[in-house]
Amino acid sequence: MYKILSVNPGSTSTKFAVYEDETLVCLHTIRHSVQDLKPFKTLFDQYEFRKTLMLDYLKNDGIDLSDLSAVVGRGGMVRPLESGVYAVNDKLLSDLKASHSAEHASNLGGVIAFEIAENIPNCQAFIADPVVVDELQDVARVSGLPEIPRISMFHALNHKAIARKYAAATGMSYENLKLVIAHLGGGISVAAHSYGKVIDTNQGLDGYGPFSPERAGTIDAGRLVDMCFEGKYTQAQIKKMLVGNGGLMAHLGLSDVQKIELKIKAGDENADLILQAMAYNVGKEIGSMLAVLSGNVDAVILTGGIARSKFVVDYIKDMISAMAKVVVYPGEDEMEALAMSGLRVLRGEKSKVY
Ligand SMILES: Nc1ncnc2c1ncn2[C@@H]1O[C@H](COP(=O)(O)OP(=O)(O)O)[C@@H](O)[C@H]1O
Ligand SMILES: CCCC(=O)OP(=O)(O)O
Repeated sequence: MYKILSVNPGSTSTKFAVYEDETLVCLHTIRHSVQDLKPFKTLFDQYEFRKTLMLDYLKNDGIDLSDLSAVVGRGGMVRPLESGVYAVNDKLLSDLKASHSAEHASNLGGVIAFEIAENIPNCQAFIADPVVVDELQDVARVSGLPEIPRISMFHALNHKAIARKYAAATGMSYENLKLVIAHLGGGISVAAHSYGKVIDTNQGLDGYGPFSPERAGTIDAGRLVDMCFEGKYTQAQIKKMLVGNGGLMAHLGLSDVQKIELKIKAGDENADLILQAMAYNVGKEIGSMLAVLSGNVDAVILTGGIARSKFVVDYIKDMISAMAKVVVYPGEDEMEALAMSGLRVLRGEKSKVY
């Protein structure tokens, strides 16, 4: 029997779980308010806070970590790489610590995994399907400015896990399917999956695509440049407008779709318009990914926390159902996906070298 700890640090939460082989032993989501994280200047200043909280919870649960076989962290903004499970080595560790491609809480995942595993005999540290998994087709990389090519930055871990779950449920292999998958969480990524590869995606962190509960998505580049230089905002303030305070948060002061739905039910017309607009932009992005796949897809899959929202799901279905079958997998499978990735390697699959 293998015991595995999954660690998934997000911008507003730290999620972790312990599995014994395929069996879930415990799962926690600790939410971090803006106030909780305010004392920390940089992402890595949060390291001890998040790790200690997690270890305290596990201690309270009576979980013995001394017999862990693996710790698998969600990572991270490292160099673009192919989908798979990577052993945390010095180079990977150094790129995670340097936030090589961008600052994102998932950079903490691989580092926490490494530092827990190194103190336990025979325990290995991995990351799996990090957010920089890059399988883009060449044509999708070209933007209108050679200096700023399009990049692959999306919720690769959940996309791949849900794609495989759908494949298993339909008796197919992921490598034989064409899918459009929309991950609808605090951040939103919509991607075209062609026979096991993600050949195109929006940039779900601070780039192009639909706005999300806390991210601005595509905005008028010229007006953004003007805003950057008019002297009213610092660089950090503008970045915060794009990630953290953008999207639903900017319009409504809330990123919680459940609370926004309550406002709509109470007659708030502005909240109604803004939530429709988010769903509309997701629908448009799905439409463009359908075009990437020549309209010929097995399914469009909606997943993530917002796939629990009837309001959003119904809106997107109205836009898309005439073009493709729409399937809903509410929530995300990241914790299980991390643990099962580690388990596959412990059972003999080769991990990749970063
Ligand atoms: N039952 C629900 N109905 C509507 N929205 C929901 C529901 N459950 C979660 N959500 C929304 O999902 C979003 C969070 O999604 P999640 O995938 O958990 O995000 P992340 O992991 O990126 O923080 C929040 O806006 C939350 O309000
Ligand atoms: C789109 C890159 C990954 C990401 O932003 O993840 P979260 O939405 O979980 O922060």
